[in-house]
Amino acid sequence: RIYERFEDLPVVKYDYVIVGAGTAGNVLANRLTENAKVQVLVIEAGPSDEGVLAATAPFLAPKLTPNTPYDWNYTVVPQIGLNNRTYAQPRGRLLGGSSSANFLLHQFGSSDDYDRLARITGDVGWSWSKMKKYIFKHEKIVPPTDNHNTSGQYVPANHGTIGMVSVSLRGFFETIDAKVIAASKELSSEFPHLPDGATPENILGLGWAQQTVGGGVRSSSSTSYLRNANTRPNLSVLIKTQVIKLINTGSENGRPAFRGVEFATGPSQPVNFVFAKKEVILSAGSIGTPRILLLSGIGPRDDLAKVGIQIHIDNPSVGDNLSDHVLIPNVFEVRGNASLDGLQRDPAQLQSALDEWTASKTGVIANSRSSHIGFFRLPKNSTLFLTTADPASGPKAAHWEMIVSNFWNNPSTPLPPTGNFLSLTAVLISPTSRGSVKLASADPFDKPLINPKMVTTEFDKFAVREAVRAVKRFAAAKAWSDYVIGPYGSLAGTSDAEIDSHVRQGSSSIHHPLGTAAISSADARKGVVDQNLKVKGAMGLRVVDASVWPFLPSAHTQGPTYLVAERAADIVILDSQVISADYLHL
Ligand SMILES: Cc1cc2nc3c(=O)[nH]c(=O)nc-3n(C[C@H](O)[C@H](O)[C@H](O)COP(=O)(O)OP(=O)(O)OC[C@H]3O[C@@H](n4cnc5c(N)ncnc54)[C@H](O)[C@@H]3O)c2cc1C
Repeated sequence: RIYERFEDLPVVKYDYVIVGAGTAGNVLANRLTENAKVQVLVIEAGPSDEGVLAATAPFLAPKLTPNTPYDWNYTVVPQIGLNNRTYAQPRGRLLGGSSSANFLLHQFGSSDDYDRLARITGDVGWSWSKMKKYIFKHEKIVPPTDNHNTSGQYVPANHGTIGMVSVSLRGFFETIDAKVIAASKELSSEFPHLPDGATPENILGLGWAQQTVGGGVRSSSSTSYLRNANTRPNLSVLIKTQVIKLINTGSENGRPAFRGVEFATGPSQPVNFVFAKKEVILSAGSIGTPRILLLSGIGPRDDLAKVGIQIHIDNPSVGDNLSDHVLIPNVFEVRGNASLDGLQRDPAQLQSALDEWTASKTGVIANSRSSHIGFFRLPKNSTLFLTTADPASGPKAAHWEMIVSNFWNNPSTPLPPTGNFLSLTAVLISPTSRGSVKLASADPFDKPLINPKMVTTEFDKFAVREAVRAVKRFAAAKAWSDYVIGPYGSLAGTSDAEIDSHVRQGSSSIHHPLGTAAISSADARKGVVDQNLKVKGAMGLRVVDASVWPFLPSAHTQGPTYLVAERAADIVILDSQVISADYLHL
C-alpha cells in the first residue's frame, strides 16, 4: 500500500527498510515481500508515477526531465574536458525512479562485464553463467505495438517471457530502417547486423533496439515489480518523503550498525524515524546513495570534516569512482521531409500523434526514439593500445556505441527552425575518466557536487575521436547516398583538432552515472560494498542500485541494474535465513 504521510504508517519497525522506490528498490520490494512473513517499508522522495503522461507515453520521455518536479534536477560542475561547460544530470524522482524517466532502451551488457564483476569481487555468483538466469525472471518479451512479424529481429530463446518488465521491439517503422540495414550489409566488416540487439554473448554490431514498452506504454519498475506486489499487506511504500541520513543504532561485533533512517518531507519539516529489524537497503541511485552515506558520516574523513559531519566510517571510496557514458551528438542533414523533425517542431502534428496514442496506444508516441543501436570496438591495431591498456571488460565488450535516430538528436543545441536530420549519436562506452560525488554542505537538501570529469584521459579523447570518425564512415555508405546531404555544423571537420573541438562543444551525458558505491572483494582496500553488497565496516546496511557497478557495462544501465537487483534479492533472502540469529536481540 502507498502512504503519503508518515503518521499513517501502521508500524515504525520493519524487517527491511528500502530507501528509494526506483529501478532496483522496487525489485527488492517485490522479491522480499514474496514471503508474507517479511515486513518491508520503501521510502521514496518523489510522488507517484500514476497519470504522469511523459512517464507513460514512450516517445515523450525527454519531456519528463530535466527541470521538472519528477527530476532531482542536478547539474554537473563545469567540465574541464568539455570547454568548462555544465549540463543537466537528470535522475528520476518518482515511483520507478529513473526507470520511469529514462529513454526506454533495454539491454544487459556484455557477458564479459559480468565475468569481470566476478573477477573483481572474487565471487563466481556475479559471472555471466550464474547471472544469465535473472534475464528470465526480469523480462517479459511482448509483441510490438503494431504486431508486425519480428522474425529475424530478435532471438526469442535468449529472452524471458514470464518475467516482470515488458520489453518489445519498436512497433513503428522509420523511413530510414531499410537504409540502416543496407548500410550495415554494405559495411558488414565494421558494422555487422546482429540477430538480436540484446544478447550479452554477442553484442558487437548493429541490432534492432529493444525497449521497455508493453502495449504502447512504458514498463517501469513501478508499473511492474511494484504494482505486482502493492496489494501485499506486508509491503508499505511511503512517498514524497526524503531520507536525510542513516541512524547509527549502536555497535555490533565492533562495527557501527545503521538499522534506522531519518526522513522529512522537505527542508524545515519535522524529522521522523523508522527502524529495520534486519537491514536498511540503500537503493537511492548513483547520486542519492553516496549522498546519504556521506550525510551519515560514511565517507572520506577529510571531506566530511570540511562540511562538519561526524565520521563513523572513514572510506575514501564513497562517492568516488563516478563514471558515465559520454554522449557525442553527430547530426547529418538529409533530403526530403521523412524525418521526425516536423513532428518535433509542429504542435499540431504532435497533438494528432498524441490523439492516436491516447485512443489506441499505437503510432510514433507508443515507441522509444531509436530503432537501431550498435556496440563496437576500436580496431585492435589502434595506436593508442601501444601505450594504454584496453579498458573494456574483455574482447566481447564494447568501446563505443552508435544510436541511430531519424531526427535532430542533440541535447546541447536546439533543433534549427528548418531542415531535416539524421543523428548517429556516438557514446563512449568504456571511459577511463573517473570523477566524484561530494557534499556541498551538511544540509541534506543542498544539491551535491557532481563531477564526472568527462573526457579527461588520453584513452577517452582518442576513443571519442575515433567513434566520431566511424559514424561518419557509416553515413558515407552508398546506401545513404540519396538521403544524407552531409555532416551538419562542427561535425564537418576532419582533422583531429576539429573533431576534438566538435566533441568538446557538444558532448554531455547519456545519463548512466554509476560506480559511486562500488562493489569489491571483502578484503580489497578500495570499494564501498563487499561481494554481498554489504557496506564495508558497517552492520545492517546494504546498497543495491546502479552505484555498486564498479565500471560501466556495455549497455544502457537499466538492464544491468535490474539484474544486479534480482541477484541482490536472492543474496538478502539467503543471508536472512543463514544469519537471522544475529539479530535476535533486536
Ligand atoms: C533521462 C534518463 C534517460 C536514461 N535512458 C536510459 C535508457 O534509455 N536505457 C537504459 O537502460 N538506461 C537509461 N538511463 C539510466 C537508467 O535509467 C539508470 O541507470 C537506472 O534506472 C538506475 O537505477 P537505480 O535503481 O540505480 O536508481 P533510480 O532508478 O534512479 O532510483 C533511485 C530512487 O531513489 C530515490 N531517492 C534518491 N534519494 C532519495 C532519498 N534521499 N530519499 C528517498 N528517496 C530517494 C529516487 O527518487 C529514485 O526513485 C537513463 C536515465 C535517465 C535519468
